[in-house]
Amino acid sequence: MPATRAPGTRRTSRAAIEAHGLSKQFKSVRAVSDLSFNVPHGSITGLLGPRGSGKTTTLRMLLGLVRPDTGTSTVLGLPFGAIAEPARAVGAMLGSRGLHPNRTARGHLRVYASAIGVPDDRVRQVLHLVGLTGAAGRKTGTLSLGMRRRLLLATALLGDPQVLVLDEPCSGIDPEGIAWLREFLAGFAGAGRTALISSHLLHEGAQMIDRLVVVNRGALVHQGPMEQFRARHRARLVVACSDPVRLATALAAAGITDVRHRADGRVSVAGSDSATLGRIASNCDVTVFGAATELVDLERVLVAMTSGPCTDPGPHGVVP
Ligand SMILES: Nc1ncnc2c1ncn2[C@@H]1O[C@H](COP(=O)(O)OP(=O)(O)OP(=O)(O)O)[C@@H](O)[C@H]1O
Repeated sequence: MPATRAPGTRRTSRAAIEAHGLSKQFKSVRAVSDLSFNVPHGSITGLLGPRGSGKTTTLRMLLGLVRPDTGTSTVLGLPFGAIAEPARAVGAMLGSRGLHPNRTARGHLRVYASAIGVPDDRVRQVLHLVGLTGAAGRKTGTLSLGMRRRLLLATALLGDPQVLVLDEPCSGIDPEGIAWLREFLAGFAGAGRTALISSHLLHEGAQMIDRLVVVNRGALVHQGPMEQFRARHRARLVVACSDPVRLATALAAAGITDVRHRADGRVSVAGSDSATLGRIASNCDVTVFGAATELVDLERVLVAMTSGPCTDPGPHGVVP
């Protein structure tokens, strides 16, 4: 899957997808509110948020299926409607419908291949890409939900697109299916292509992305690389010792600066293991009475970010 420029698009240094100030109101419901974010080339970006937080509406606006009240967006440098051959630029999977139950998997793909003008041989290729070669002759009504999702993914891949947009691809599939999708997306992005996936399953979604855009009630809560998010919310050592201030000074001198003094007199330290901490404490004559690792549950952090006011919570998922 080499990354070549899709016909009718501009390969710019800008992100593969850019949204600026998107808003959409449905009668009394403000589905999306002044939402701006970007999806860098080669990334697997997750649009994460609870049910009803405006993810589908956002994806539909990016794909020209819903007209925003305000704001603009581009895909591969152009508004979606201006892309000359959209199926070659963007493959989309929105929802799990769109399969005729009496049509075979192969038959379904042939219909779509013909609609976008790609040769029949591409049908064989995409069936192989999603691991459905053995099920090509089966009627779609007999396929499991996971297999139907893969068939829809194969449909999105028919045009050999540079960008994939998948709405809730983790929903209703088993852990094996999620592991498969994670591998697939890693390969897709590894070839320089870009994926934007939405998920209300924060844990499952977060497993397969390298960048996250978190929304709550239609508004942006956080965006950035997963690595940075994990680092910010990494595990900490909680230490009881004879002299917390002296220990903090010694840790800082050793380059370990993320140290917090807790109300109970203990210090909480990120970026160190207990052996290193013990050595530093011993070198500065501080006695360590006990140290415990405090693991951070990223899902809890994400839930906290999206369950209240639109605020990025502190490192332990506590909204200030
Ligand atoms: N066509 C529509 N007409 C009226 N209200 C709509 C329409 N589409 C979406 N909404 C409302 O807008 C809000 C955001 O919906 P949206 O489907 O974008 O959220 P979501 O984050 O994708 O949720 P889910 O995970 O449940 O799909 C919801 O309150 C929804 O009921």
